[in-house]
Amino acid sequence: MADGAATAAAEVAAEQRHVDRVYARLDVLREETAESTRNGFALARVGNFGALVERDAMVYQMSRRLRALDAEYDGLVFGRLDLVARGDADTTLHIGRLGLRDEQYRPLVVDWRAPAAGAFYRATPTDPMGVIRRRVIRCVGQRVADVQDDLLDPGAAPDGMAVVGEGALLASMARATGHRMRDIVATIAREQDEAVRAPASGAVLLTGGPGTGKTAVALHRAAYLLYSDRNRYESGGVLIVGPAPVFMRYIERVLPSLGEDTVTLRALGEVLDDTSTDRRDSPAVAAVKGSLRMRQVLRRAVRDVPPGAPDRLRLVYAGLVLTLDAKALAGVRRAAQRRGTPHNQARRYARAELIEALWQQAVRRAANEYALDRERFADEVGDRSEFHRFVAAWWPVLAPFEVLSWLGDESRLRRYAGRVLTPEEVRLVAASIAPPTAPDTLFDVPAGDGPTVADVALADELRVLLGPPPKPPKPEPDEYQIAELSTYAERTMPARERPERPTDYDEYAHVVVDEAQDLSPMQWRMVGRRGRYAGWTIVGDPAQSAWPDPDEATAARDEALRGRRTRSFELTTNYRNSAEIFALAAQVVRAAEPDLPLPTAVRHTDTPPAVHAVAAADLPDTCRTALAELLAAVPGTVGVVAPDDLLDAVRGWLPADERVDLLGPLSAKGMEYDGVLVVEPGRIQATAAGGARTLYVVLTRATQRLTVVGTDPAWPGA
Ligand SMILES: Nc1ncnc2c1ncn2[C@@H]1O[C@H](COP(=O)(O)OP(=O)(O)OP(=O)(O)O)[C@@H](O)[C@H]1O
Repeated sequence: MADGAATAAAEVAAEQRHVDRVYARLDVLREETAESTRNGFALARVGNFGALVERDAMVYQMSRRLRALDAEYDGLVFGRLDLVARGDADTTLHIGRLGLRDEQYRPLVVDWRAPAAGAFYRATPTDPMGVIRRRVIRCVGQRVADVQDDLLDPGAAPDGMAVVGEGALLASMARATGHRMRDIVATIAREQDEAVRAPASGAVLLTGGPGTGKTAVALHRAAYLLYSDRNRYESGGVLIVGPAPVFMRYIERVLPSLGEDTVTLRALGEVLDDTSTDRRDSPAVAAVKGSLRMRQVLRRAVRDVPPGAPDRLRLVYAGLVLTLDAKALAGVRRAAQRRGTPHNQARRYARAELIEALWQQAVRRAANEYALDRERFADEVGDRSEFHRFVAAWWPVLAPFEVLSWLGDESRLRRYAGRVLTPEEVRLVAASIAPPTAPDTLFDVPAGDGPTVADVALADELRVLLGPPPKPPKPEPDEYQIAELSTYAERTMPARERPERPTDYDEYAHVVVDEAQDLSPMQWRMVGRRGRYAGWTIVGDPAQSAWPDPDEATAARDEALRGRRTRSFELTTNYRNSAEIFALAAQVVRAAEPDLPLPTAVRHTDTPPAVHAVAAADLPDTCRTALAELLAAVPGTVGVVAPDDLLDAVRGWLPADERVDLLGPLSAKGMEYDGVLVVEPGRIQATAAGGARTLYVVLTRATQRLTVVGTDPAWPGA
């Protein structure tokens, strides 16, 4: 092309005309939708109940649509396909975040998730799928900033077809990120697209090194599934589980921008309802708490006598003194447990067994002196308030965190552990749990620092072993009153409300697990309970695993999948890091694990990472200067990662800045920043769970600049 710039400008102008039409149409549709909503409200004036229900359904649908149209669609249109002519089908399609049609019902924009958009992601020069030219259109707000073309089928190109720029993918990768992960709908690569659009049933296992787009693909897959079968996924729900709250906050903004907001996002410390924690145990304690051996420990705990329970029952019946001592009570407890009913539902069996034991004693004592009636005995004893009080104290309703707190008592834990845990493990785990205190309510968590992330999976296991607390009896209907729906709002309530999910909801239609390599076996059991009827998307990188026994975790994962068919995908290109940054990370992990397969970073920046070794006394100053340099060098966010035991000190060294996040090594998982400052890498490797692998994760968080500051002059070694 004689004048490339002029061609590009002409193509940009042509796309701008289309984009203008799209936004004009969007305005019309928005107004029409708002009008329909007003009509919906007008329906209510008809006054009968059916009209109200219809009104609510209509208003609900319309407000959803309006919300979709109102969302700030930065770059609503991002692609275009020029296709080989086929019958009278359109030869040009524009691809975007939302599907829109013009007044004649011709497509103005095709939703990226629709089948017709598939070729945008999958076509290659060797398999063009009818695509002659694929164009990526980059918009800033409603303005077309530039276009980038791939000519996939030169033989089919009409004369004069312009081809602008090259490497749309690399161009998009080089741009800076904000605090929120960029969504990548415009540049999803073929290997990623296959995973995004894989069939919904069974399980997709997606692996790949750092920055290969696993999280992005998982989120796009959730958006794709919701689009493909909205009814199923909206009613069942999609659960996305990730590592830490800071990571979940980071991605929770992405789904709405993909056009979806009906997904439940939970960090691992939040999977159990009413619980939210980010506290971590030391690696040694987390390893014990996460292992399947804890199942046995918890089963024994649930069967044990609760702390403070009475060890003797004594009552007088018809002049007979009846006594059950600790040994007899233990026998009664075992008999009540033999049915296998969860503890909180088994109190009636405990009552029955107590009465039976007392009855046997009464019969023996009475001998032949006088006759006793079994039924009367049971009624009379069972009605006594002292008996009620005893049962309530001896077989109390138990809450998961209450039973967990028993493990803070070392002698108890030793009994439960038997041979399952070593004495050292017992000591470690007991020391990590605040000992029992009397809870005020059923779901009170123990005092002290509160539960850790690993405790949440244990509490979930206990929740199942204990069963739900018995329901309070329903109030008797009032004979003199009928329930009256008086206000208008009350009458329309049933139509408006989407039913609340119960706290033990486990019928998600799809479960996505991110950073799956870090789930402990007990965490797999917790997540598995919520996906019994679900399709699964599991993404992770075995090389980033901090879990000491990967085989046990894989077995637990397979159990969670319950024999579902799995499809595996592997991503091999690192889109996040420049080749220079990734080379340093690769060097560190290769030294520890020479055989690990690593992805390829394709983007070169000519800015190698800066590595400073300084005396301990100079560490604060050097960190301050390095941070200031990073903030000046990149437009977006900077992550500072330091060993956990240094975090408080580092916080004191650095000025507060809203562009800066300070985090420990494990919290860095899944995060992404324009610039990253790593403090004391050697200490991170020596102290964090996962060692070299965790340091590898930390060193792969930056898109543009990486600075490493430490006191070991030999780091990173040869
Ligand atoms: N096809 C693509 N085009 C442009 N950018 C992409 C593409 N795929 C991924 N990216 C970008 O690469 C970065 C890394 O993606 P993501 O965080 O999903 O990787 P990951 O595999 O989950 O990484 P990690 O395992 O290190 O957490 C993100 O900024 C994402 O937007």
